[in-house]
Amino acid sequence: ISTEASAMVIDGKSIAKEIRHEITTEISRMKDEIGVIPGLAVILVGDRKDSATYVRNKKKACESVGVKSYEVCLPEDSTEEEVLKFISGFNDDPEVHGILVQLPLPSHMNEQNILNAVSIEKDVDGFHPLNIGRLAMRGREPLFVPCTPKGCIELLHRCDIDIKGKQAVVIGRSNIVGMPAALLLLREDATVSIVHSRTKNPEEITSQADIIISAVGQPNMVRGSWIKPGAVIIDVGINPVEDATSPRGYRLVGDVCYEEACKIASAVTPVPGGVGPMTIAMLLSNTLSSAKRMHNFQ
Ligand SMILES: Nc1nc(=O)c2c([nH]1)NC[C@@H]1CN(c3ccc(C(=O)N[C@@H](CCC(=O)O)C(=O)O)cc3)C=[N+]21
Repeated sequence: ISTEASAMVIDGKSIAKEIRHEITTEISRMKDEIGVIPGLAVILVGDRKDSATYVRNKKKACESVGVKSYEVCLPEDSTEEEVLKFISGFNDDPEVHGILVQLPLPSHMNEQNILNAVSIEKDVDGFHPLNIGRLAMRGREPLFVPCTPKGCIELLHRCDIDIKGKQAVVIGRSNIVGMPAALLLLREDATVSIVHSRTKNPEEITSQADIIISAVGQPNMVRGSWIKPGAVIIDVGINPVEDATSPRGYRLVGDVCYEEACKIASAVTPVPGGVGPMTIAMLLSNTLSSAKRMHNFQ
């Protein structure tokens, strides 16, 4: 019998399933009452294997809740103009309520130009600078919140974990996860620190946190010594590491050393099965809200 404390495992997979169930109900109610079916357009450029997998998962998730998905796959050597042309077509298409351009884009394309072209009313990724700007301002409301950070906060809410007044540390400052995650925690009245690659004493700062959200992409970077006993850990990292015993030849691990975290934290998200499924659930949720907003449906 072990006397070591053991963290609650936050089951993102089952919470995401519950959310998809709620979305399914709402979509069928909308279809029955006003005959509208939410539509999501996904644009994939190039043939990165991980991106293709994510896009396939998104399509499956759309089907499971009744969102109509529109998919465009363009070759790696497409021009920016070609991508912009599809975005403009989807911007004008009344059956499309959400547009997602899968990132990363090929290096010869200007990501900013492309993301700015997505109509803010259809920016279900929440990456448009106007959405991020509103997220950062008190008293303003973005039309959409980026899916991964929104999924992290939703996990905390659905597990009844208080955020208000807590010390939160976000590790990583990317535009798509770290920065918006910090902004969301601030909106939830946490005291927020951001630890990044130039931080002098990351371990010392992180070990004071009641809530840790890690989004850096370094396998097992956050060790047990970085974790305050009883802290809650949301691990956004999805890092492939070689594993000859796994059928694919690799397996996915988070940024946080899971075995060590389980002994010290009070709750921890696994990888896979933690934040990943929530990201897709939030994308569906954003697409539904977009359709509701466009058709004035409560
Ligand atoms: N415009 C854009 N929007 C995104 O939201 C976006 C993107 N680009 N580019 C890539 C990242 C990554 N991402 C994930 C989505 C789902 C899982 C997911 O469902 N993971 C599962 C399974 C992972 C597996 O087994 O392969 C899990 O963690 O349990 C992971 C990662 C969305 N992203």
